Amino acid sequence: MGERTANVEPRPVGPVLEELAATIAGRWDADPEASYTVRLLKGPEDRVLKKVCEEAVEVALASKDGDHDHVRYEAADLVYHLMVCLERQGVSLEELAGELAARFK
Ligand SMILES: N=c1c2ncn([C@@H]3O[C@H](COP(=O)(O)OP(=O)(O)OP(=O)(O)O)[C@@H](O)[C@H]3O)c2ncn1[C@@H]1O[C@H](COP(=O)(O)O)[C@@H](O)[C@H]1O
Repeated sequence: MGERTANVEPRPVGPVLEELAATIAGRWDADPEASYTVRLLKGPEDRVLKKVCEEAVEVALASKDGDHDHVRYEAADLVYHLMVCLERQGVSLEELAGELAARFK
């Protein structure tokens, strides 16, 4: 997603993830010429599943290199593609949060 930068401004997590989830969910009727997201939503599911796997590997490789900014960049790619996958599967962020919260000890 654009250029990798050395610094990004930290932001509150919840509102950013909620805005991204709403943006992704709002892309179902978008023009496929204009939106990568709608192509992932409506294309073969394997395309987005492959991206999730690829981006997870890229997070792992960047982590092995100890490259902080690269880890952040690839993790953002992974979270975005995972969220497109969740949208396709009908798993909401609230449901995911419930799953995580249920594991709190
Ligand atoms: N967060 C993202 C986002 N993150 C990654 N990507 C795209 O995912 C693709 C990643 O593919 P690659 O890994 O091959 O590309 P790369 O990151 O250049 O390369 P690597 O370094 O990872 O190898 C690129 O086309 C990115 O543009 C994203 N595309 C969209 N979004 C969000 O989704 C919204 C809707 O976007 P549209 O798809 O334009 O509707 C946007 O406003 C953004 O908020």
